[in-house]
Amino acid sequence: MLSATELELLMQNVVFAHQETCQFRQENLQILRWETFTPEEMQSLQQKPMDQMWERCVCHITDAIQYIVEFAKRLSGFMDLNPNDQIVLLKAGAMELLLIRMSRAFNWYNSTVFFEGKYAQLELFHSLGCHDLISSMFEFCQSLCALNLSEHEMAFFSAMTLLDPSLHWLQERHKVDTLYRKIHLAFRNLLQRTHREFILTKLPEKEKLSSICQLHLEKLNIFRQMYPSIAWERFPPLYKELFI
Ligand SMILES: CNC(=O)[C@@H]1CCCN1C(=O)c1ccc(Cl)c(COc2cccc3c(C(F)(F)F)cc(C)nc23)c1Cl
Repeated sequence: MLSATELELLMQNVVFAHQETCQFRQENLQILRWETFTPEEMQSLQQKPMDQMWERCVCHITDAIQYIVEFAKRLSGFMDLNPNDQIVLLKAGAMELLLIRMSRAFNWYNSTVFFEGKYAQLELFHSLGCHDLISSMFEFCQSLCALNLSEHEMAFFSAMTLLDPSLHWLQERHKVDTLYRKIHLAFRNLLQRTHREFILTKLPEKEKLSSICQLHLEKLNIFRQMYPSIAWERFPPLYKELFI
């Protein structure tokens, strides 16, 4: 059982871990939210060769994943898990946390997402040749934006998504489960105090997140078959470690 102070300390740990590793500050994303790409800029990005655009995006994603790894490392208890389980959790959770974090940088009003300093429409990513993946990511962001999560709620949702005790291959499942339950308790406590309990039933279910991530892995494999050299030479090592 957790005491009131332990709950408070745990909540602070989760919120600080998120705030210190969220990559883009909320206030900056807000200021820039009406800065969109001009038609000329759109056109030049849409005409980029597929491999160039993929390489650019994978680099941005790899950057973002470094922040997600840092978030995990700061969650109290994560570093006490055995190294195998830490990798298992990050392999399964990195892409999901990317999507959750992407929704913070999504402008639901005009369906644009923060990309290289401005807000981009779906069409900008045309040359990637994976319209279904990108549009399902946009849809996911749209649905998560509708909940209008606070940074505190976003922090808890991210931590709970990462610390998934139901994952296959976990060696010390009970340790992940204990961590998960503590964080879930602290989250419920926060929601009760802020009268936001209803969002627990509205958060996207696990399957939704993992189905998009499955699509991601398929797309990645197609891309690798098309451009085998790039995937190995120029994809950053962390990306290969987690996704290839
Ligand atoms: C707000 N910005 C962001 O969230 C991301 C992470 C931080 C920087 N960033 C972007 O610049 C960004 C924003 C929006 C979009 Cl749609 C993209 C393009 O995303 C992708 C293009 C290609 C493949 C992607 C794949 C695939 F398939 F490789 F696994 C998987 C993910 C998740 N995103 C892909 C990117 Cl890279």
